[in-house]
Amino acid sequence: MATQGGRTYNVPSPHPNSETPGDKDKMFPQDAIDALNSLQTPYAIVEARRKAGIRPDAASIAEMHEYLRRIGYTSSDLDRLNVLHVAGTKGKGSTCAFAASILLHYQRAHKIPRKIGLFTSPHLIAVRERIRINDVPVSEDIFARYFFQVWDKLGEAEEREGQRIIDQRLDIPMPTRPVYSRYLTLMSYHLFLQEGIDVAVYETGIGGEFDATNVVAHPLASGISTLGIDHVFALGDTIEKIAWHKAGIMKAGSAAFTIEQVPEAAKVLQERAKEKGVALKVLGVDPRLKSVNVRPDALFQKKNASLGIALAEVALQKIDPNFTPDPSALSKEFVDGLEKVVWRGRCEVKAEGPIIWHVDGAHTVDSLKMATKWFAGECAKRTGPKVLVFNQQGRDEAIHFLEGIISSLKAQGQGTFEHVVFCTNVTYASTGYKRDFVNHQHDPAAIKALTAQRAFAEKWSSLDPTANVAVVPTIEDAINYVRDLSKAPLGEGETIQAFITGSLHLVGGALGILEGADAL
Ligand SMILES: Nc1ncnc2c1ncn2[C@@H]1O[C@H](COP(=O)(O)OP(=O)(O)OP(=O)(O)O)[C@@H](O)[C@H]1O
Ligand SMILES: [Mg+2]
Ligand SMILES: [Mg+2]
Repeated sequence: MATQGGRTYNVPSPHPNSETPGDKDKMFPQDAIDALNSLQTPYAIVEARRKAGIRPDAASIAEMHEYLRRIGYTSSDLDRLNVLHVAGTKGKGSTCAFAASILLHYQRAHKIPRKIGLFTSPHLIAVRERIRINDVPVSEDIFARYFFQVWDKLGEAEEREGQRIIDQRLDIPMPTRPVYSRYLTLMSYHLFLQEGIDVAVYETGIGGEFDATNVVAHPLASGISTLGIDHVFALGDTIEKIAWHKAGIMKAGSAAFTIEQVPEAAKVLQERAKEKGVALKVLGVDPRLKSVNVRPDALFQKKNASLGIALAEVALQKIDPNFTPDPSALSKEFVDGLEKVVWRGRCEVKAEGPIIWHVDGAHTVDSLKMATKWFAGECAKRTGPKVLVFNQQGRDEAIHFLEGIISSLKAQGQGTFEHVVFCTNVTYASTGYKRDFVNHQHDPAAIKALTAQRAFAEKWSSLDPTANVAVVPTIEDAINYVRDLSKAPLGEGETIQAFITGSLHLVGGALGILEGADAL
């Protein structure tokens, strides 16, 4: 048992580093995941904070600096990581993946950079996906080793120094360890520094200004991907307020890039850049992409790729004296990096007998419209009934996502879904969540009662009374529902076009089931 932020919870025993002296190197990977899950803010506290209007602010950054100090580093140590820092509402992960993939292919040809770190969120199949070295998620053992090193350092620091109150407003001591995503960020710094990473590509968690990744004071470059409305509680309810947060990752003395944004967002980014003395460069779609096969072949992805190229170029200019960008053409390493990038759970197509699964983790109004457009394009290649599997847990506004899906499908001349299935993000029918997906942040009663799913179903039926709408408890049930549909006879040459979307948790769980894989 241990306490964290006033809570008592079980750290699965034996906790390798504290309870088995003399056996310090023995790690229990699953214990790390359970201990990490215990750092999730429970639903009741999430709600209490929401009601009290407590959002991430400058104190969150001050706390992060304190945690960093407690594990033995200062912000200037992070300069060694040569960080490329990416914020944005959509396209962050994809942009980071492009930049890291370019660096990886460059490395294969030139042996430089030696080690590329990639920190992204959320995870799709396993939490250790969030921390990669040379494109490979860190192993379970490495994850557990660094996880518990940070765990123990923070525990020891508190024993030595006592608790500190950083957030005066709350008048409660800083928790022994930061919450889930912040803990992973902290741990990534330790892991990357210990592993001697030469370039680290960092995706922000939420926002920018007060995000845990923003203790990096001197990134090589910052990139701001497409801005839109999301996380309104933490960031504000207008595009201007959201842009203000994202602009917080730009740093004086570091390069800064963005792509074309809606005018209100562009204005705020430029104002903030000016305040900081940063020359923010607005990139159009890189003309050198003309002969590059970026997938999906969509404007948004070309914007992400353009940003990724600019970031990778800055990094290579810093670390390889022999590198000079060629403004007229992309080298083979860049083209390979862009074409061979793997970014799972986005616009994936998987054939399974008579079912063609289309999987995309979009979970905002705009990205869902985009993903539906992509799905419609895929449907145009085949005939057969269309089925939607959808969930979005814990966000009331998600009910409005549904209209966008319907209108976007219609706009592409694709009619409507014959079947629509709503499920929770609980992975399995019999055993519940996969360990990497345990989630304490949503209302357990609402999940059990399928409250959100029933509301979605009602809404869908009112928008499209012709659809067969079903509500099922788990992802596995939803997949089996579609598989059962495929047992009914289909027309000549027909397949079922199934579209799984609305949540990365849903999509990650679904991919795990479809591939029969419990690990990466
Ligand atoms: N530039 C973009 N504009 C709009 N939609 C995008 C853009 N880039 C990606 N998307 C859509 O958003 C989904 C998620 O993309 P990605 O993982 O790159 O975004 P992210 O910013 O990391 O999102 P998250 O908030 O989940 O971390 C993709 O599947 C795609 O449908
Ligand atoms: Mg997001
Ligand atoms: Mg992401």
